[in-house]
Amino acid sequence: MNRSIFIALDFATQEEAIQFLKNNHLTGAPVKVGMQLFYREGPSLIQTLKEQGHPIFLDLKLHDIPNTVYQAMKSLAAIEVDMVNVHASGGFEMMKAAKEGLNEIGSDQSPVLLAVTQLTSTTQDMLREELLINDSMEQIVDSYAALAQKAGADGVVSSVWEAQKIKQTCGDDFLTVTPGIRLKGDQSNDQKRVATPNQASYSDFLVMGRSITQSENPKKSYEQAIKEWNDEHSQTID
Ligand SMILES: O=C(O)c1cc(=O)[nH]c(=O)n1[C@@H]1O[C@H](COP(=O)(O)O)[C@@H](O)[C@H]1O
Repeated sequence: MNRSIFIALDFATQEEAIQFLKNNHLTGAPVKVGMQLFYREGPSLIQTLKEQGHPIFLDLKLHDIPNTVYQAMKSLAAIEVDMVNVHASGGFEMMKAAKEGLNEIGSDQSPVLLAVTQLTSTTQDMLREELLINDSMEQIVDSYAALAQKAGADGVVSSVWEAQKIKQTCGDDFLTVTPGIRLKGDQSNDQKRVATPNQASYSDFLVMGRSITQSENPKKSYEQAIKEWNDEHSQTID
């Protein structure tokens, strides 16, 4: 899969999601399906999106005991999406079990496994005061990424601000997928570690929801994000 921006389809129903894609001429664009939509519509929605040619990131953020995650990943692998994720805080054995579950269908076809390091809605203060973790955000994200890689994950989800360090630690081939993206001037809402597309030079994939889905002109916002991101990328590799 080429570097691309996944549109977060955070809609209530399949009908709304499909209408959104159709009305805005976004049929075929990479999409992320999260809990809200998948819990309601299930695998049949995935089938519909696949038939329309969309690369799919199924974002269910699994976090449970290793055996449960192993069995759940076997079920998800059968749906044949492109990427799935777990919470890295589930630990090494859980991430390893996730990979084994996905590989049951044959490792060539199995979806990319990502591990969420720290949610982009989490701040340094929350780590210290609520989760009782005193290390810096960058240290935690970096060491969770290294653990995820050791367990067999193909990449991690983090904010843009940790992606460079992840690449240094885990290598260029280890994928960095970054949500918390906003176009200039857009509200950050519940997101805390936010960035614009042109700040995302170390990301392999961006995830963008509301800056596109709530935009007055979603197609234009999507294209603007791609352009800003590509311009930045071409500057860094020149
Ligand atoms: O795994 C994710 O996709 C994810 C991880 C994370 O740390 N932060 C995060 O925002 N996400 C998802 O990315 C999307 C971001 O949506 P917007 O804030 O509307 O752009 C949502 O669907 C979140 O569930």
